[in-house]
Amino acid sequence: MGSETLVHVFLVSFPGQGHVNPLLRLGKRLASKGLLVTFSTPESIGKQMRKASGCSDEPSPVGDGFIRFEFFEDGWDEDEPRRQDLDQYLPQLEKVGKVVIPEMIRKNAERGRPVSCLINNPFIPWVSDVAESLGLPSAMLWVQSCACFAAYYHYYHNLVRFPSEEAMEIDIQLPCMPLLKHDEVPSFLYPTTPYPFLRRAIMGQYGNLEKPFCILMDTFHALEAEIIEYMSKICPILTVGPLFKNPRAPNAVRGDFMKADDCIGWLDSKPPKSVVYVSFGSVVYLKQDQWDEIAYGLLNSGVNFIWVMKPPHKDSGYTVLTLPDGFLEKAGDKGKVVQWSPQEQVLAHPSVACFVTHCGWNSTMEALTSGMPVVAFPQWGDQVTDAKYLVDIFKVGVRMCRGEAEDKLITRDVVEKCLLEATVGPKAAEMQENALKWKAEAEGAIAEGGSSERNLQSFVDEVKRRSVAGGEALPKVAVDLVEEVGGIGKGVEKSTTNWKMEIVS
Ligand SMILES: O=c1c(-c2ccc(O)cc2)coc2cc(O[C@@H]3O[C@H](CO)[C@@H](O)[C@H](O)[C@H]3O)cc(O)c12
Ligand SMILES: O=c1ccn([C@@H]2O[C@H](COP(=O)(O)OP(=O)(O)O)[C@@H](O)[C@H]2O)c(=O)[nH]1
Repeated sequence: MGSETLVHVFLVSFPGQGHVNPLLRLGKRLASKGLLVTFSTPESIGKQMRKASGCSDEPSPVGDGFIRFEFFEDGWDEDEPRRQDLDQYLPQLEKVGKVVIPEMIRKNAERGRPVSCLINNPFIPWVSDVAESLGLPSAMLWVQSCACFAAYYHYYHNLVRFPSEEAMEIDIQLPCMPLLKHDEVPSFLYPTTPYPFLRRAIMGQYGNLEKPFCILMDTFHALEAEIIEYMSKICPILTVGPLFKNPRAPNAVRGDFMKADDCIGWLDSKPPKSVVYVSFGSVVYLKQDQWDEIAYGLLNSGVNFIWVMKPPHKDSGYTVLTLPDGFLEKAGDKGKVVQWSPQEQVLAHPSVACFVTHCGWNSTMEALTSGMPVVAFPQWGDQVTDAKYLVDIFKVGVRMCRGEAEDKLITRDVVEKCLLEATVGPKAAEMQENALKWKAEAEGAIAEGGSSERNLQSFVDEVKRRSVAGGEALPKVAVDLVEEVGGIGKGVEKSTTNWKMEIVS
C-alpha cells in the first residue's frame, strides 16, 4: 500500500532533544500501526537532524506505515542568538508556526495526503489552536512523568500550597503521590528558579489543556499507577510508554542533533558490568569545579567509564568545560570521553553497570526500561522529582546530589562513594534486581495486550474514527490566522495571503 492512502498524522515538536526524541518515537510507533506520520520541527534543528541522523522528506517505511520529515523556517536568520532565549523564541515560533503549519497542512492535502490529526509536545501549545482553527483533532504528548504533570496541574490551578517567598522550605503533599520535600518539587515552580521562562513555557501548555482530545504520556501504568489513575479522572490521559522500544518495527530513523561517537566497540572490550556511563543529557551544564570533582571521583574509584562531554551551544553563555591536566592519560584505557553517545545502545550493553544521570525523564525511562541502576545527579526542573522517584520509589538509584538550588559542591569522595555503592556490594545487587523488575514491567506494558499497547491502539482507532467522521476535509475557516500573515520572514510563500482569503470567503 502506498503512503498516500494511509491516515496521516502531523507531529510538531519543540526544538529540544528531550522533546524531539519522545515525539519521534511516538511517530514511529504510530507509523508501525499503519499510519503515515509527518514529523516537523524548525529548520534550524532540521538541518542538524538531517546531518547527524539522515532525516529525509521521503517517506521511510516503519512496520505497516511510513514516517517522513518536513521542517519549517522559524523566520529568523540561521545564527540568530535570540533562539537561546525562550521568552523571545517561543512567541516567535508561535507567530510563524500559526501561519506556516496550516500552509504545510494545506499542501499535504493538495498532494493527496490530507492530515487527520495534529500532535505536539510541551512548550508549543498553539499547535492545538491551529488544529482547532482548521477543524482538526489534536493530541499532546507529555514528555515528563505523570507525577510532574500532576504537580504542575496543582500549581496551575492553585490547588495546593507550593514553596513561596514567604515559606520556601515546605513539604508538598499531592493526592496519590509521596510527600515531596521542598527541593523535590519540579524546580521551575520555586519562586527563586533561575529559569522562570521554562515555568512560563510549561504553564502555557496548561492554559490550553482542554483543546487536545487526548494527552499521551511517555510512562506506563505499573510505574505510576496511582497518580495515573487519579489524573485520568481529571484529564483524558493515555499512557503509551516506554516509547523508546518499538517491538514491532525496529527502525533506523533517529532524531539526534549530533552524530553519536562510537562507544560500542570500546564497550565490547570491557568485562560485564564494569563500566559507569556518565551523561547529563542535552541541556544541563555543570560548573568547572563540579566537573573536576567528578573527574577525580571517576579516577579514584578505579571504575571503567564513558563520559559524555557535550560542547555547549555557542550562544548559550556557558563556558567550555575542560578536563583536569593529564586526566585522559591517567584514565588510559579505563575511560572514554565522547561528545555525544548512542545512549540507548550504551544502556543496553552488558558491560555497563550503572548510569550517572541528570534524571531527565527520557534518560529516566531509558534507564528503567534497560534494567540499569542509576546514580542520580539532578539539577533542575523535573529532574529533581525524577531523582526522588528513582531513589525512593522505584528503588533503582543512589542519590549523589539534590539539585542545583542547593548550590553545593559534590566532592570527589562523595562521587567515589556513590560510584562504588552503585557498582559493587549488596546495594548494587538490590538496585539491579529492582531495575530488572521495571524492565520486565515495561516490556509487559508495550507487549501485545499490555496497557501501553492497548492505549496506543485505542488512540490510533480514535484518530481513524475522527478522520472518517471529519471527512479529512481541507482546512476550514482560519480567521484569526489571517491577521498574522504580514509579520513573517522567510519560509512563507507569497500565496499564503491568497489562500487565506479564499478559505475565509
Ligand atoms: O532545548 C531546550 C531549550 C531550548 C532553548 C532554546 C532553543 O533555541 C531551543 C531549545 C530550553 O529548555 C529546555 C529544557 C529542557 O528540559 C528537559 O526537558 C525534558 C523534557 O521535558 C525533561 O525530561 C528534562 O528533565 C529536562 O532537562 C529540555 C530542552 O531540550 C530544552
Ligand atoms: O550522549 C547522549 C546524551 C543524551 N542522549 C539522549 O538525549 C535525550 C535526553 O533527554 P532527557 O530527557 O534525558 O534530558 P534533556 O536533554 O532533555 O535534559 C535522551 O533520549 C538520551 O537518550 C543521547 O542519545 N546521547
